[in-house]
This record gives sequence, structure tokens and C-alpha cells, in this order.
Amino acid sequence: MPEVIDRPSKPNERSDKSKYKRILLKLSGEALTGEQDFGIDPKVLDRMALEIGQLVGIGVQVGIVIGGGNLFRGAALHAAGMERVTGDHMGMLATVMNALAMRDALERSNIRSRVMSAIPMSGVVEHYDRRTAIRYLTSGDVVIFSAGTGNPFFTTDSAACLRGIEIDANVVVKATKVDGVYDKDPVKHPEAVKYERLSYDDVLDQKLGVMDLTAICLVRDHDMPVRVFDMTKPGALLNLVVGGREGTLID
Ligand SMILES: Nc1ncnc2c1ncn2[C@@H]1O[C@H](COP(=O)(O)OP(=O)(O)O)[C@@H](O)[C@H]1O
Ligand SMILES: O=c1ccn([C@@H]2O[C@H](COP(=O)(O)OP(=O)(O)O)[C@@H](O)[C@H]2O)c(=O)[nH]1
Repeated sequence: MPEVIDRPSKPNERSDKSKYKRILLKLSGEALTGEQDFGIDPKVLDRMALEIGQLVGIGVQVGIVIGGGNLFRGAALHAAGMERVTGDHMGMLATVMNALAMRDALERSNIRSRVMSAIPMSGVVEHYDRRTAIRYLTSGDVVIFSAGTGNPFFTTDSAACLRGIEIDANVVVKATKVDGVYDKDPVKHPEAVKYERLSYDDVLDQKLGVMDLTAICLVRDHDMPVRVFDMTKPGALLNLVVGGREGTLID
């Protein structure tokens, strides 16, 4: 008999409070640095765990893709003289470290969670398997997808869009340091104007830098909506998931 992988389960019984049943949350590695210069700030992780716990509490299934930019980025290592593919491998391994730290924070908050890796790492984390991931999500576990896509020359934004499409999430939610997509980088241009809503083609045509263009092409081809919001704003994630107007919607 074929395996049933998408049956309703207890955690979803309360998802009527939420606009979405299943989300893919992209967390940037840099956000984990918090007040520090490098690495992982446990205080930031604890706050994120609290916010993710609120979603689980209303029955939302949460998949997470975590970046590695707080530790290593392939492009930066390459610019400093390292071979690019080696640099990208280091970047992907950095995302596994962040995922372990995130799982630790979630579990300290009594939120059941799993880490899967696109690169096999027996004894440390499970190897990514889509059907298993969907089973975990359906049973209410948070699933952290680490090691990006498993391939060099990609980013964790692309990994987030890829996993979001694969697990049939209702939306990809990108957590950043800015509160949405602007007509130009708001960090460099304080006069930049924020968009409430944009089409995929608007982002591509205007080359808006909030997400890499490979990722945008992928979500466009699969009609996967993306919401970009400010993770440093307390309560923003929950507000967005219950249908509040947070950040910018790309669809
Ligand atoms: N048009 C834009 N709208 C919003 N943010 C933008 C735009 N162009 C560039 N950015 C930058 O993109 C960053 C968000 O992307 P993110 O992936 O979280 O950061 P990083 O690439 O440093 O990991 C913001 O901090 C912002 O400075
Ligand atoms: O599918 C992937 C995802 C990530 N990376 C590498 O991992 C690094 C960390 O990811 P990213 O820069 O996307 O992290 P974030 O900006 O979200 O912290 C990247 O710079 C790449 O070097 C990769 O090679 N393939």
C-alpha cells in the first residue's frame, strides 16, 4: 500500500487560526550573530525559538532553511584566494553548524525538531529525504534543512525556495534585517521606497537584491509566493502567519 505522507494530524487541528498550514522559513546566518562580531549568539537563537514555538502552538507546520553567512561564504573565501568549490563546501558545512545550534535552542524550548542535511553526515544529522521530511512536518516536528542544496554555486535562498516547493509549503518566508523589499537597498539608500507587493518579474526586471535571482526564477516557475519580513521585529512572524500585513509579498 502506498505510504500516506500528508494525512492531517493533531498539530494541524488548530491551524484554523493561521492563514497557512505549512511554511518554509528562511533564516539568514548573519542574523544569528546578534550583537557579536562572528558566530552564533545564543540569545538570538532563543528569541527565534520562541517565535517559531508560537507558530507550532497554533498548528503551523514549520520547515526552516538556515544560512551560513555568519561563519563562511564561498564567494568571500574565493575572493580571499580559496578555490570556489571548497569555499562553498565550507559555507554549506557552516549551515549544518547553525542548524545544530537552532535545533538545540528549539529543544531547550520543548519544541520537537529534526535536522536534515543535503550532504550525508551519518551520526551527526539525517540525510535529506523529502517524504520523511513531510512525515515529520505532518506530525508537528519542526524540520531544519541544512547544507543548502548540497551543491556549490547556489545560495541558501535558492535552497529555501527549492525545499519550499518540494515540501509543498504554502509560502516561503524570508527573514531579513530589513522590513521588506525596496526599490533599492534601504541600508545604502535611506530614501528607498518600500513595496507592499511585487510580481516575480518586477524583482527580476529591476534586479532587486533582496534575494538572488536564481531563487526568484525558481519560485516564479512554480508559483510559490515569497514574503520578505523583518525578523528583528518581535511578533512579526506570528502576525504574518495569521494574515497580518508584514513586509513585502512577492507573487
Ligand atoms: N531592493 C532591496 N530591498 C530590500 N533589501 C535589499 C535590496 N537590495 C539589497 N538589499 C539587502 O538585502 C539584505 C537582505 O538579504 P539577506 O539575504 O538577509 O542578507 P545577506 O545577503 O547579507 O545574507 C538586506 O539587509 C538589504 O541590505
Ligand atoms: O546550496 C548551497 C547553499 C549554500 N552554499 C554555500 O554556503 C554559503 C552560506 O550560505 P548563504 O550565503 O546563502 O547564507 P546566508 O546569507 O543566508 O547567511 C554560501 O555563501 C555558499 O558558499 C552553497 O554552496 N550551496
